[in-house]
Amino acid sequence: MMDLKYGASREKPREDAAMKRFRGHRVGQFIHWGLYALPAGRWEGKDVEFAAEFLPRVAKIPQHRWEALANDFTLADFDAERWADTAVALGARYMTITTKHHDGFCLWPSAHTDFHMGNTPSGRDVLGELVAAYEARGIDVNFYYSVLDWRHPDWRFTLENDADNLAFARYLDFAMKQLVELAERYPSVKGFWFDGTWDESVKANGWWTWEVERMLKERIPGVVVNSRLRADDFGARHVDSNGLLMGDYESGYERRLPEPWDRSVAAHDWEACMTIPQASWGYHQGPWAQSTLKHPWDVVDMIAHCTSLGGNFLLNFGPRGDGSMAPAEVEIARTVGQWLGVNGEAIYGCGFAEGWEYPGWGYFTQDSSTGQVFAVVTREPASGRIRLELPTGMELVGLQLLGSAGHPFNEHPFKRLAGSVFEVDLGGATSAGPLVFALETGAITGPVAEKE
Ligand SMILES: C[C@@H]1N[C@@H](C(=O)NCc2ccccc2)[C@H](O)[C@@H]1O
Repeated sequence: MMDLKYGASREKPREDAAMKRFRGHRVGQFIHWGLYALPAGRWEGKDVEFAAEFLPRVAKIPQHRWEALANDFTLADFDAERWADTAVALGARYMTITTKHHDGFCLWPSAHTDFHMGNTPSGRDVLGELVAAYEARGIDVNFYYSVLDWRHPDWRFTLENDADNLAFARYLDFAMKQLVELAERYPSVKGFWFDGTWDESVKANGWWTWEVERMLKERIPGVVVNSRLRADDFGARHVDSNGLLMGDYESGYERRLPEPWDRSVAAHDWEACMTIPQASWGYHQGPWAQSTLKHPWDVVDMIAHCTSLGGNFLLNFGPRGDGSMAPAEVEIARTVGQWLGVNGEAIYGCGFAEGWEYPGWGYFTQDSSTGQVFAVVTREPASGRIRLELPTGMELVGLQLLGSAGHPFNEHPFKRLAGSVFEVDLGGATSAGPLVFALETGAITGPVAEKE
């Protein structure tokens, strides 16, 4: 092992109450909202088919014209209570909000820049209103913060000379001051989600990323910090040069999940974040985005996929420029939330089912407290039957279709094929969306008859 000053702070996952709470949440609501929601992917009458929050870069918009959008950011239809209600509808247990994205605009009245909510028509403290509304509903709030800042004069992508180093040192000082400000203004925040840390300039300053994590954990005991913040002494990101995960959970899964399903991912905490349209985090009004919204059952599959490997799933919402939630995204939230209302016991507080192989037709999850195993069937085979292969030496005693207490389906819906392999006929099972079964298992105690 190399002696690292700025490497991982621990070898094993955290087991304190705050981390266990984050781990048990499993489902979060990501929100990307800022000036980019106003043009919403369209500039000078033309749709720019790229992530809406990247518009100023992709459309090469002059800085003064982008800054002028702040005058139109009236929050006419912004209501933190309604946003929080969509999180409740989704069944989200936490929410992560973009405090400052790559364009540098701050959703709070920062003392360290002039590019913030205080210099907009309403002057409202969006972060303060959101923290109050979400926490009133028992939903934890995390802050997304982009280290990358296209607007700040001292930002550098690379460090070519002493002047660059001096400027970037000023930038890191500015960003540290903003992070202290966020921790002081909103001390109930439960986590920080860092982004925009892939450039050479940040990788060459692993010490700063280590200092940020240390500062936040000193000021907010229990706070959870994602791996994406971190670089070590040698510029290694997420995982240090000794192969140890930095931060508290791995956050490299952006618009992707572990494919193929790989049990090694379950060795540490992790989270995948996902857009509802194909590839825009900020609201994009064009058909390029609006024609690619995910189906609720695809979202359910992703939630179960993450849970089965011990990860959280953070589904992104991009509110519109006036502050209203996009109706199509609210509808998806409601449908997913209704499914979680019936089947959430297979997700919340659940994780990797040790000893159970990937079944192909969905996922096994296991309640981390009770040990209860669930089968989440997200890809029903054409045969209408699923093979349940239990860990060797175990047998299936019974199964209960969630949400169907007393459903006749539970009387004798399965048969043994051999040893610990059973077949379940799904014919009689009905449910809105993917089926979930709670499995009752036991040890095989004597000789078993071969295929009946
Ligand atoms: C969580 C996401 N991370 C930011 C990001 O820059 N991702 C890399 C990216 C690079 C190119 C196009 C879209 C996204 C996106 O804007 C979201 O905030």
